[in-house]
Parts: sequence; structure tokens; C-alpha cells
Amino acid sequence: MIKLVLMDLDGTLTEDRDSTRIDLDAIYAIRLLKEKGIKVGLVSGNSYPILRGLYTYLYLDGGIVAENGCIVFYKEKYRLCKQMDKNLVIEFKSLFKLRDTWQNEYRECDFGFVPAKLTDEMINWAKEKNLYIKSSGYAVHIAYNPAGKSVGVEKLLQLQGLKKEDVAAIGDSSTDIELFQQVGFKVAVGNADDELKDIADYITSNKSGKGVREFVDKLLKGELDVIK
Ligand SMILES: O=C(O)COP(=O)(O)O
Ligand SMILES: [Mg+2]
Repeated sequence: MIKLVLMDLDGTLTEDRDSTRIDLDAIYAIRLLKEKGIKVGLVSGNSYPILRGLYTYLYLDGGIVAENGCIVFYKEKYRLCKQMDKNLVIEFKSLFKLRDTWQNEYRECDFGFVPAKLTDEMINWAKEKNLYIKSSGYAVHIAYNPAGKSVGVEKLLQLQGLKKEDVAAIGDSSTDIELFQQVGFKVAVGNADDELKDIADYITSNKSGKGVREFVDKLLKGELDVIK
């Protein structure tokens, strides 16, 4: 039985993959889960303070994984990755002519940059330095390995005493591949990256936030092939 639903933020709870407007149907879906006693948590590349605020005002209870797995919150806050060396941030930005995302001033381990287009040169640079590197479609992220949503989600489930089979997740980008590694039921929104769709148990017909609503409606009606 699903006891916790983990939701990505950008491109998943929003109206589309280039939007930061949270879809009203996605908020409604969160309320429906809560009414049924299913917890909802956020798993995102966004910074901790932004997700912590959203968590409070969306009235969530399933915990937070921030900075692509590096920060976890469940009753208290945990930092799981090494703090970023600011000189590396400067080098990365100037080498590839990137700009800071507005949340970088609030970040500890995982930093985000725009434009969000990942190149082979960037991947090689990161590999040499043993850094995590991925694009969410909103930003290119770097962090010291081990990083990635799986690191944080593993900790979050451990804190709540939950097994993979108790947990479903929904996401949109290749940064959610690591989220999917830790959960029993994997959902990709209709407009998700192909590589995420390829490993999903269910792909919604609708995009982003409307896809979240579709998934939740089907889950609550018992129409999905989850372990009951
Ligand atoms: O921080 C980003 O770039 C996107 O975050 P997401 O993991 O919520 O999609
Ligand atoms: Mg996303």
C-alpha cells in the first residue's frame, strides 16, 4: 500500500516544464492524498529554504529532499553531501559562460546554473573532478559525489521506517532517475524526458501538474498496478 508520495517540483507540480507557476490541480491532488492519510514529500533540485517554505504552506508531512539529494528534512535537517568549494563554482561559471540561478546564495552543496543546457565538455569537466552533474531542464546542477536524489530519498525513507513498496514518486526530468531508484512505483508526467519515461511504471497522458492530478485520481481509485 502506498503510504508516501514523493513529488518533484519544477516541471512536475508546475503548469509546464518551463514554468514556475504551481498548477492548481496539483495542489488539489496533494489535498486529496492528505485526506486519505497518504503523506506527500518534496524531492527537488531546489534549495532547502525555498522547499521548506513551500512544505509549510502546502501543509505537507512526508519530508523534504533538497539540492538533488544533498539536504534532507524530516523533523530535523540533515546535510548528506560535502559542501561546495566556491572556487569550483567560479571556475565552472567562467569556463562555460554560465550564470548563477537566484537560489545559489541559499545553497550549501548543489549549485544551479543557466542556461540549462548540458554539454559534453561540461560532463567531462565534472567527471575529472568527480562531481555530480545533471540538468533539470531549469538549471545545470553540480555537487560533490555522492549526490543525486537517490542519496536523499534513501535517508528520508529510513527516517520514516518505510520500504520502497510503500512509496510512489512522480517526476519530469533525468534528475528524477535517481529518485525512481528508491521507490516502488514510478510515474513520469506526459511531457517528461524520454529517459525518465523509459523507466516509469506509468506515464500520465497530461503534462506536469495536470499529470500529477491524473496520477493521484487513478491511485486513489485503485486503478494503478501498485502493491495493495
Ligand atoms: O532546481 C532545479 O533546477 C529543478 O528542480 P526539480 O528537481 O524540482 O525539477
Ligand atoms: Mg523537475
